[in-house]
Amino acid sequence: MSTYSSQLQEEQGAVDRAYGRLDDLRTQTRSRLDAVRATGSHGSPTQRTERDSFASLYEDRLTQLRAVEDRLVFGRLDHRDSSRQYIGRIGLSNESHEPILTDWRAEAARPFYEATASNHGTITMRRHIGLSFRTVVSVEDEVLDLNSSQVERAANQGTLAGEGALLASLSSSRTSKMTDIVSTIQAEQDRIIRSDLGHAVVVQGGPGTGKTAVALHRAAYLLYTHRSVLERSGVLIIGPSSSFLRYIDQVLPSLGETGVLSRTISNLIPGVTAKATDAPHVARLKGDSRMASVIASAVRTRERVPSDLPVVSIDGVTVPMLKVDIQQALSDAHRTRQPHNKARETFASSVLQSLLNRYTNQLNYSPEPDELSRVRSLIRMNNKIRKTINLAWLPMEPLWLLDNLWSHPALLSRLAPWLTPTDIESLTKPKGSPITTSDIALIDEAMELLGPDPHQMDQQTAQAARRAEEHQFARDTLAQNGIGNGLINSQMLLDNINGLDSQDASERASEDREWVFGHIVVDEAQELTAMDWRMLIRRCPSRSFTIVGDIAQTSALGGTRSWTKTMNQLFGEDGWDLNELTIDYRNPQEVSELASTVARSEGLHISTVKAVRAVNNSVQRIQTTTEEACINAAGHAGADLAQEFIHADGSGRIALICTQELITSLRDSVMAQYRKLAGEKATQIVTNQEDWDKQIVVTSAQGTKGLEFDAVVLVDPERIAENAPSRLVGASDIYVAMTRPTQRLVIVETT
Ligand SMILES: Nc1ncnc2c1ncn2[C@@H]1O[C@H](COP(=O)(O)OP(=O)(O)OP(=O)(O)O)[C@@H](O)[C@H]1O
Repeated sequence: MSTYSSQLQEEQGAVDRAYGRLDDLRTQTRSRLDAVRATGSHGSPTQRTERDSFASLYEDRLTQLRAVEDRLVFGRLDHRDSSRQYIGRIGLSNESHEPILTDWRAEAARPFYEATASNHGTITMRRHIGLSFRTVVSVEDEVLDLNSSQVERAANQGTLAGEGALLASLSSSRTSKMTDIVSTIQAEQDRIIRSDLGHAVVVQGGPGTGKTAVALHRAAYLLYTHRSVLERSGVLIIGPSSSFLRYIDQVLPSLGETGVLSRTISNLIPGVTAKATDAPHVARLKGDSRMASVIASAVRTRERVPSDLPVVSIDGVTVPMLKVDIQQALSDAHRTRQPHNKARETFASSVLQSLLNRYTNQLNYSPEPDELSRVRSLIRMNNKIRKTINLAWLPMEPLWLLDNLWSHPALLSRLAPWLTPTDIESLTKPKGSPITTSDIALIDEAMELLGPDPHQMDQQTAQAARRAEEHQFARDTLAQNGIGNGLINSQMLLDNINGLDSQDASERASEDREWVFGHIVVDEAQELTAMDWRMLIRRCPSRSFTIVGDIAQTSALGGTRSWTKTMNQLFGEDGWDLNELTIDYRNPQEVSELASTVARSEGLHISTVKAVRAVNNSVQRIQTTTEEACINAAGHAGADLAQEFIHADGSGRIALICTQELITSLRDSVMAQYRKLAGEKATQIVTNQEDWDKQIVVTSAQGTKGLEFDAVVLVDPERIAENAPSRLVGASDIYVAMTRPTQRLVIVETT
């Protein structure tokens, strides 16, 4: 009779074969790369270019082969005809092209995630294989065909299990980095991951239901399935904070995908970074969709007929500038439909032409072209005319436009009559104030309407001419030399000339505000305002989005509390799909149930979730009577949890979540208590950690959005609610805070 250990041994053979093949491929690719490099820098320019292209293809392949080392093989599917299929991070076949490993994203791997006892096709059994480095340490079987002999065999071998692999991964200590879930993706998640590229997919789900995990695995799946399109256009990931982006930054590389750009709204525009945040109600006003017309009007106010029009004398001929000249020029410029700074060229030349006509109409002869061109220059250089043209159509920079708007309440009130005097007062700030996160979308709007400033435009024209020349060169080179054999096209050759390879799409996108992405993933999407969405749609006009969030966790006053309302406006009724995730993989059952009860009692419309794990004593409550006692008790509780959950290997994370004004004193309190408990050395280690890597975190509820910890101390929830800008936001903040722990929640209240 086969035993558990013999099963481990059997799988070890399969796993060794896969790693052996991986090693061979690495060696092969490495030596091809060396051979290409060894040919040195001689040969014709085209030969060199072709060689460089091969070199970068081999380098990319090598990077991918190195990235898939951890848990290369994690699953097996047994078919009715007794054949077996191993599932892993990438697809591998042997030298005779027989499959060794199926890429988890391939269609053939789908049953590994989606097959059920009632719908399993030809699959009889699914096996999860656990590895420690390259050694098989566990196997666990789910028999799908209950009539097959597999049930008895698995029972005898001791490999029969339910959700062991999943539960083991969920119970492990948290680190500062999210890990991939590739070996335990669940059926409801898999269906979303594999949905079509062409439309917007919205994923609503309560806390811990795997929305972030699903969004990232979907990005990897789309890159695999639509590589040729997405590698060139790129994928953008939008997250709520830089600490969140750091938290998720290992997931895609571990799936072999590196060319993805991650940004927060604050740093989405190259070269512009928000340095401050606005008060919640100011952020709401700035995020209002009506702000788009305020910005448009702010631009239009600089396209007008000035009250004083000059009369100039050119070569003794009096030439008045008339209202009709400006009106004509305005309509000529508007007709171009170009951005303001670009259309200004048309405006200026139309005015100049009217003045030139007025000049020639007064002559009793027909001037020669030379004279016309001289007079045109005189008109153009005339100071009064130049000033008036500027007054009528001022070239502007977007940052100046916004700064000017916020520092001129009368102008703001004229352009936005819907704002109340109190709104205007709160929006007004002195010239030169720092840019805020909520300014970003408005700056982007202004950039769109203004276009580059005239100086940048000259540079862009020169660049465009150079690019066209290079394209022609690349096409000619390929045609004349008959090189490429279909492996290299003119774009690759051109990228190579410019020192870019196809992996660099994300790098190029990061420097180009007008880059159009093939797909955008938005996490914590409920926080985005109408203006933020405009900014994102502009970057992906094909509207191919993965949008994940939870409308019960919204803390932005201008954020989303109804997907239908927001998404219909963005994508139309038929342009998006709503999917729901319902299983809470993060929180212990007791925590999940308590959080849901509290949220409902505060009036939040929450998604129903079912937590998969029961953890003993996962909720504790401490009552105190004063602020001082509360901080003291929370510090004690935090230190105890740190002692219990933090490990010297850097794993284990705890958070104390409180209102902004308590952060400093609470941090002092927990560190003092921890010093007493764990000693100076252990305290030094946790104090000296980088912000993103801290094992003891003291922060606000909003600072923990999207993150998770082994244990959480929620400090004075009443106060968090009181300090929130609205009752619903207060309830959402508490809901977010309560649902961060994977093991324990301690609530410290003051009564
Ligand atoms: N199928 C799965 N297998 C293993 N772990 C999973 C699975 N799905 C989710 N998880 C884990 O559950 C935790 C919560 O997932 P995730 O952060 O994606 O949830 P979320 O819905 O985005 O939560 P929130 O709304 O609170 O931000 C993570 O640790 C994630 O790795």
